[in-house]
Amino acid sequence: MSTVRADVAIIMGSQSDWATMRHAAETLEALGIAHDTRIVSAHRTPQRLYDFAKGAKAEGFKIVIAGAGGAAHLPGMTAALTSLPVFGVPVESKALSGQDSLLSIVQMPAGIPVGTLAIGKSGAVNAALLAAAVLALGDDKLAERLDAWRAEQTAKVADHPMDEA
Ligand SMILES: Nc1c(C(=O)O)ncn1[C@@H]1O[C@H](COP(=O)(O)O)[C@@H](O)[C@H]1O
Repeated sequence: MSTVRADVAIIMGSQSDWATMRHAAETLEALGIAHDTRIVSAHRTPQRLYDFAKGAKAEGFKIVIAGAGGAAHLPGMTAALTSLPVFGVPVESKALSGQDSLLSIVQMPAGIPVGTLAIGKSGAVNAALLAAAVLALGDDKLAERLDAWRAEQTAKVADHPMDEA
């Protein structure tokens, strides 16, 4: 656990999710947003989930990014236990290519919102960008960094395709 105060908590159901969720961490890193990464599972470590979600606000987190695969209850259960914004990333599962993850994260009952992103790496990157956009509402310097990140992305898109080596 980090001792530095972090705005964003990135939690994931298993070590195996890190290959996906590290893209969220790297994107936050690129934007200079302090974050913490933890393995928390509604299924395998329910007490850890309860303690994390109940204490997340007091720890100073402003946003939670939760990635899980398969029967992905982690984002929804986290949202049930905290009123912080929760962004859910469906991790691509082997058996069903992440469709199970997506549907189990996105279909929340009215009253407990989870902002659900795309399956896999795109979702992890976009969860971080969405977190950045929310935090930038109250942080002009971050808003500038986010604009610069977007401009850099735009500048990297070629006008014409070329043959790949
Ligand atoms: N969906 C959940 C939850 C949860 O939702 O609490 N905890 C673990 N898992 C998922 O199980 C998948 C397989 O995990 P293992 O690779 O450890 O067997 C992972 O994608 C994880 O997110």
